Amino acid sequence: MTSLETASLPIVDLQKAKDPAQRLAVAKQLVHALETVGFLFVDNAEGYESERLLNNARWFFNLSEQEKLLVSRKLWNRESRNYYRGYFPLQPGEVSFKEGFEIGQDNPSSSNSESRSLSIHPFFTEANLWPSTDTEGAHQFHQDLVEHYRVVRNCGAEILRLVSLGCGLEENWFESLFFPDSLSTLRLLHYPVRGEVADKARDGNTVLCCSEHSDSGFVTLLSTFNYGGLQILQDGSDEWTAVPSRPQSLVMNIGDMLSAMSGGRFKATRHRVVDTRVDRFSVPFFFEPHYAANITRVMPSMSQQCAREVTGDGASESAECHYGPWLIEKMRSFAEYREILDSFTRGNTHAKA
Ligand SMILES: O=C(O)CCC(=O)C(=O)O
Ligand SMILES: [Fe+2]
Repeated sequence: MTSLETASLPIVDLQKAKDPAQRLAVAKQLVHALETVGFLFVDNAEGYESERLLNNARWFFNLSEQEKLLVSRKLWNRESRNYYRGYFPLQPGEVSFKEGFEIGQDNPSSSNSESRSLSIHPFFTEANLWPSTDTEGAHQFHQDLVEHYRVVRNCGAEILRLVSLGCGLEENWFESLFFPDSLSTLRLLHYPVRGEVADKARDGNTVLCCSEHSDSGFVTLLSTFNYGGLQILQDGSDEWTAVPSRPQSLVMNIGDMLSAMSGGRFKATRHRVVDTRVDRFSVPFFFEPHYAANITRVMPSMSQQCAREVTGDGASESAECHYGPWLIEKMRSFAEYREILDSFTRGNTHAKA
């Protein structure tokens, strides 16, 4: 067995980026990281409190199964009002061995007129579910998560300003895709130590707890705290390398959509999580466009193949494709959503799940 190499990830320092004399150099460093490794560390994200976030993740997953089911999606609790955001339990027998809790923007401002004219899908107007304030610590948990959401959303916006700058574009080139109400998702994850390992979770001597994938969206800002387990497969390589822990930093990578918008110049690097036999927590934030955002925009000076890569062969170069409807179609490819989505299409909003 060959030993696993540690990936050497670039470090982008957002504190330095605030200095006008260094901003362009940081922006270029960021663009270079996206063109090569596709993964990097982001240092000094303003307001980021790693330990507080980890404590919140621990607090949540320590709740009883009963309390967690009260904030779960309808798929796991028929009484729930939510189809899209909320808690999801472990799935024994699957490759991925994790439970999670997802929120979107809390109390979004009113949808912009473009979204209204597209009649936003009910999935995306769901209010977040929060543990009952009768439980000690629940109020603080709610406050802290909303604050972390704000911090990483602002960090994502700053990252995209730097990406634009580093590519020679106006810093606000991406802005209209994300504001006012982005569909961004914050996900708390818990990977417990597993007893029995399903055969399909084995890759040779390695046991996986999150299967190999690339992210689908724009920018992911991930907290891994002091945990190992995350591995990446760099473009053109057939060897997995380990992402070291850097507890005060965010791990950043990009998804297929930003890769496509860059004409393939930026890498949406494949990654997975291996079982390190420890109780593991992580918190990804997926910085996503708003419902009506036209995702067929191609960054100027990039290759023009983007529209077809993102939206499939049906799209013409001039056709617009909006993020929300695109995401719904993508979800339809997952069995857990297909039936629910079909029943919405048939007009039955009381679908059984
Ligand atoms: O848990 C991790 O470190 C990575 C999770 C991940 O890749 C994802 O949720 O997309
Ligand atoms: Fe991922």
